Amino acid sequence: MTIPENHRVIDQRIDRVVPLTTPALLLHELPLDDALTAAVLTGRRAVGQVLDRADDRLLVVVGPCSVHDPAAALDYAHRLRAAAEQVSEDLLVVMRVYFEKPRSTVGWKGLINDPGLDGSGDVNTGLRRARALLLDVLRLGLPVGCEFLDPITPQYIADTVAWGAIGARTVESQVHRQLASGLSMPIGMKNRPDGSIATAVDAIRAAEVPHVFPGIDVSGTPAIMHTRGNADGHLVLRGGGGRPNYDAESVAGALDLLRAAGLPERLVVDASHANSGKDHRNQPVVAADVAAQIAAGQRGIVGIMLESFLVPGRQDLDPTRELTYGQSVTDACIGWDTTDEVLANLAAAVRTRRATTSLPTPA
Ligand SMILES: O=C[C@H](O)[C@H](O)COP(=O)(O)O
Ligand SMILES: C=C(OP(=O)(O)O)C(=O)O
Repeated sequence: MTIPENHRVIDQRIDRVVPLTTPALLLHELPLDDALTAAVLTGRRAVGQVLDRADDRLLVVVGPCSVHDPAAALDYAHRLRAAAEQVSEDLLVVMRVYFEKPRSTVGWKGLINDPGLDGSGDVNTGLRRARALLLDVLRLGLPVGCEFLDPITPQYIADTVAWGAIGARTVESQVHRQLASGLSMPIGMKNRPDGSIATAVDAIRAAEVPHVFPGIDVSGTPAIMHTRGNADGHLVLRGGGGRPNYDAESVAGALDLLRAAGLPERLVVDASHANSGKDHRNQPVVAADVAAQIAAGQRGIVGIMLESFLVPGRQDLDPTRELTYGQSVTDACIGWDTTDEVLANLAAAVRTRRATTSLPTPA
């Protein structure tokens, strides 16, 4: 048989092409009903008010580094919901429900990419499980936060999300900055893995303005997206270049950079990643330092991120043994008891700040 000429030049390194469900079909199967729509809008508004300091609470984005077992994540969500209610006067708790993992080299890329945890790459099942869990978490009354990594997946899940992140590895990417400019929720821009904060500041500025780029619409049809720009971009300090950047001096330096760029002086501190040296036992140390800065009156810190799960630490994905229930398969997380303590300490710090300082005019 003769091979058509163009088969020698296209898809030479594509092994297999599998049809992908459309966003519209998934949204039809797992709809965001009126009550959940209202919950997402309330969550986004609440996050926006904390960022603008119209609300003096602290945003706390807390949850597993990645979801690999939706049942364990939902179990965690039940506990978090109860804890969030207890501190709701002082903390706005958003659950980290992360499905897309950007890897430094290679590794498991998250539940959407590989729900079987075995490299089989059943993205259709991954999207369905991810969306089902997002709806379950929303039903419990918790707002949801996640990282947007793939430029196609937001059409499948973004309607459920109150806070989003562009990660350290993609913050310099035009594709992700354009995407952020069109996303409907506030977006945190992380500093680069080498510690560059200026790159994240550039990302906030880039995402603030309208862009035009190729994407897909909700029907899955290729479309030219004309965005309006995202005014709710903000900096996330996650440490980098082998050094943390959560201390008072680093925070002041980052706020100076934001001011110099004409941006609101507000940031979120990620207590994990390079700020913890990826050792979960350091996260409470980071959180205590952040709490002390807040108690001393630092209003530039509007939020904190914690990587937390039911069981402390992490485990390797190992097909030869059963996984420990409720323990991370990516970065090490603090366990539930420590999470509870950290939340109580942060809430106390916010109360101290409230009692000793008055709100500035929102930036
Ligand atoms: O948050 C998770 C990890 O820090 C991120 O995905 C990078 O992980 P890696 O350096 O192990 O690939
Ligand atoms: C990958 C993450 O963080 P970073 O982009 O800061 O490495 C994350 O929060 O899961």
